[in-house]
Amino acid sequence: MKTVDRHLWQRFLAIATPYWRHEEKWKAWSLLLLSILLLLGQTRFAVLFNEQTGEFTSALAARDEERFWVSIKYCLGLLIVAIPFFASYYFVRDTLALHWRRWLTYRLLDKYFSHRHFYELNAHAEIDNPDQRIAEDINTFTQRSLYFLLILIGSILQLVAFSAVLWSISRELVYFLVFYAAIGTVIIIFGFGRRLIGLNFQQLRREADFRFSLVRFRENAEAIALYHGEAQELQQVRQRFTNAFRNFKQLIRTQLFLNLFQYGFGLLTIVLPSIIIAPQVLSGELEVGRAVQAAGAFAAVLSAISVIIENFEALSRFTAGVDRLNTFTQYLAGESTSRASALGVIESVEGSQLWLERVTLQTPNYERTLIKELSLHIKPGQGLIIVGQSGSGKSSLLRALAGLWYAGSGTICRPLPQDMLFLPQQPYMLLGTLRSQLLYPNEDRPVHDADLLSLLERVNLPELAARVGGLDAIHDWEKLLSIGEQQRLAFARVLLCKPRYAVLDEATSALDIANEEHLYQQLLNSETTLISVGHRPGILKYHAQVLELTGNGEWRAEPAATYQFAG
Ligand SMILES: Nc1ncnc2c1ncn2[C@@H]1O[C@H](COP(=O)(O)OP(=O)(O)OP(=O)(O)O)[C@@H](O)[C@H]1O
Repeated sequence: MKTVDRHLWQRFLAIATPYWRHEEKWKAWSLLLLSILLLLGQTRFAVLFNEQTGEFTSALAARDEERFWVSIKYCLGLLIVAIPFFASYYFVRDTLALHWRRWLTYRLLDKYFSHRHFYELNAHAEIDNPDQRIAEDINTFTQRSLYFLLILIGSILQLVAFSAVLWSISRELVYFLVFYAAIGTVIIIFGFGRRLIGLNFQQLRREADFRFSLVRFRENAEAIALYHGEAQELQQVRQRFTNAFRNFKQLIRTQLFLNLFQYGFGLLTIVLPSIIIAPQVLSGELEVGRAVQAAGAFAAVLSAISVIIENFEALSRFTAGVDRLNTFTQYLAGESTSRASALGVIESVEGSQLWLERVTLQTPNYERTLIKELSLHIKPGQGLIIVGQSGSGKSSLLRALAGLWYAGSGTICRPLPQDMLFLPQQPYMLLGTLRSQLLYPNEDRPVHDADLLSLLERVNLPELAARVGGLDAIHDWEKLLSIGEQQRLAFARVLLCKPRYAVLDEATSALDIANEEHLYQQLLNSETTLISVGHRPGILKYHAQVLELTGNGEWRAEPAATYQFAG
């Protein structure tokens, strides 16, 4: 975990600056400028109010009724003009934060969904809960960045405006103030800084882990209910909550000390300016109202120069969020692929046919070699079936063919992605209509309803459309359809897509033999070449070659006609 250090500022800038240089920059800068102008207005009003507070107090002290009412009327007039300035400031600031959030969210989403980052991220344990980073951390980042930037600008304005007032009343107060705030800031940064940022970083992570455990529980509700596993699940969810709870306890304990300091520091200022200025008032050198004005100005200048002290808690939470976002954006920018390229990758070339040349495949963490020096050519019409014991690397080889796994050496030549379609063992059902299930992943392709209905018949689902309410019906398909029905639906995608190569990873495992053979027969009649992983001898005849993996990296290739299934 990174904490506060001299690179923090660089990490912050790396995330923050692109928005201010990109296509939306004019809008962004205009809103920022408007926010600053409104702040300027606010400061001006605050000085005028402070002046009038002194004025009507002096009028009261002098029992001068007319002077009092003139001042009060002036105050009321000021109020009417000032209110819109104060209120619209928040509107403008939050509008800017919202636009910034949208821009940053789209940018990260684009990167997260491209180059299969969403898939590879799973292997990086240090980048936990990307969903939280996109949904929440960006929001906090944009809101808080603006918040801190503007309170900093506001503080500077306040400092300039009220220092002048204070200087004109008492120079001793100004000297004392600078000394007092400097001591306070040093104590806060060095006394609480590291610890609070570390605790906040952990808190974000533990909250996300807790939420994720609940989401997982909901997603796997049926399996858990069948296992009666709720007691164990509950224990896990509670454990994650306990982790968040414990960390939070430490956090609020540290905050207690921080608050003790902050309040001591702040409350002392109620009496300090009066003590310093009292001799001048008592000697008649200053009016009573000027003392009240000085106290107000003192408070304003103090809050301006102790802005870090006052906002330290929020600042430490913000810093923790910057670190989380930074590791994520760095990963998405591709900085983490250096390890893979240093340890060797399988080269990938594009061609019309699929072949492998001396491919050695390792697990993504380079800990195990699954296949050694595999050379194979899968010519059109010459399908391949991959067999071997469980865990021997069959699915891993398919992942390598898809380019998902590339740890190792050698070369794989593969056609363009649109010419290959992969069907995993657990079919993927997207959120949407029955039509979109069939067309996935090319939803925009125009296909007549009649063709889609006949496709359903070909995969032995003739009643499905009528049963679910038509092609445009929307359901939670994973729950509504049996696994076997989902597998048939996924097969329909292959028939519709007509890819050059279809890669099937036990894609018919939930089907009876008759249905399985029927589906394979359909594919055989198309132009598609099959690469299958399967355990049933019945599908051997739909392939020309067999690749047997033995589990220790060795392999054996043989014509299907002569191959004997073990067992
Ligand atoms: N992400 C991963 N990181 C490291 N090792 C992995 C990963 N995924 C799988 N493995 C390991 O790689 C080996 C091969 O897994 P693979 O899924 O390819 O086996 P398989 O032959 O398809 O098995 P099955 O027939 O049971 O589906 C297994 O020992 C597995 O534990």
